[in-house]
Amino acid sequence: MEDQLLSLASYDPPLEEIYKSLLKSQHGGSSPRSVHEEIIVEERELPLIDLNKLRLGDKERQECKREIAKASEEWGFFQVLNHGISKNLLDQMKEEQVKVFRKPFVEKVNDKNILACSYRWGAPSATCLTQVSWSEAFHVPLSHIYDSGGLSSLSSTMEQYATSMSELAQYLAEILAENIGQDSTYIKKMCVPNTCYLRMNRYPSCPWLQEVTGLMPHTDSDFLTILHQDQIGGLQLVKDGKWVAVKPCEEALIINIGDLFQAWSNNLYKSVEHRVVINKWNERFSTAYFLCPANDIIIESCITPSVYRSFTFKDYMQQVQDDVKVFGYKIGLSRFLNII
Ligand SMILES: O=C(O)CCC(=O)C(=O)O
Ligand SMILES: [Fe+2]
Repeated sequence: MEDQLLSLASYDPPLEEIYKSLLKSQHGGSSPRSVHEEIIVEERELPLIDLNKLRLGDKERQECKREIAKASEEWGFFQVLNHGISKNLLDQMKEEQVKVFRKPFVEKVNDKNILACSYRWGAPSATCLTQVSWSEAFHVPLSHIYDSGGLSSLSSTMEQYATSMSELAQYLAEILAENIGQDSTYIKKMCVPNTCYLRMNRYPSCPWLQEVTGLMPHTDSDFLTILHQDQIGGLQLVKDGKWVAVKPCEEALIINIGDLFQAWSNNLYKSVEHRVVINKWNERFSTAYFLCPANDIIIESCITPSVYRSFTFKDYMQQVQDDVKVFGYKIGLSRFLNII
């Protein structure tokens, strides 16, 4: 195993060192297979919605809007086809993403340009194996991207990508707001492009572990997320109390509801727990766009009696951070339940 552990590339974060030392301290160096149960997870296709119908007649448009609302209520996740984002731009983004992740680890940590302070990797302070996420990411505020002036191919691609994703996110948010009888531009006013985030994820392969978590189970702390993934697979989500694996669909983007939409819709739309398991032989890439409001925006349910008390986005994120520090995981919306 020693030799295999040294097989990760120099651009990889030191995941194997951390994993190895935690393994030794917790299991006296026993086989890693013994620390992860092998669980068979059913593969399901997410609801697949063709956004082309929004451009057709009134009947098709209304039907498509209903499908979006229904999937947000029942799954909290769905896929969209004909979303208006060109394959060329998606491919270009992937290419740029591969290039930045191929940089040496120290360069990624110390980037002084558009990616400054945005690098994360899966285990810098893990104290037990279950806290290790076998992945690395750049979590970039869109304000950085727009301030960088598109000078490099990375920044101009990220800018185009973010702009296209913003439009799609706003459009879907409008449909979901309208469905609950709210002003369709409300979320647009709260979430200007500058307050949103782009996250580039990479999950290295790992042939010597049976089941490693690429990204710990979590819900997203935003209004909604648009995910572009490659064809490797690994995303899983909770449906009817069970983990299900999402079958990748090449032309589709994945949309998921975040905590803020769940709170604002008073639990109508569901922010569903999801995670990523890694592939034994292939690294995996994904890019997530997070539709977020400004820090001081108050999130208050538009339906009464409200399940949650009102809070600012800043309070919410602070609570998430505090909980992660104290408990090692995010507690999320249940922290803000209205106690009647
Ligand atoms: O890579 C994925 O499939 C999911 C990523 C994700 O959940 C996130 O970045 O919040
Ligand atoms: Fe997520």
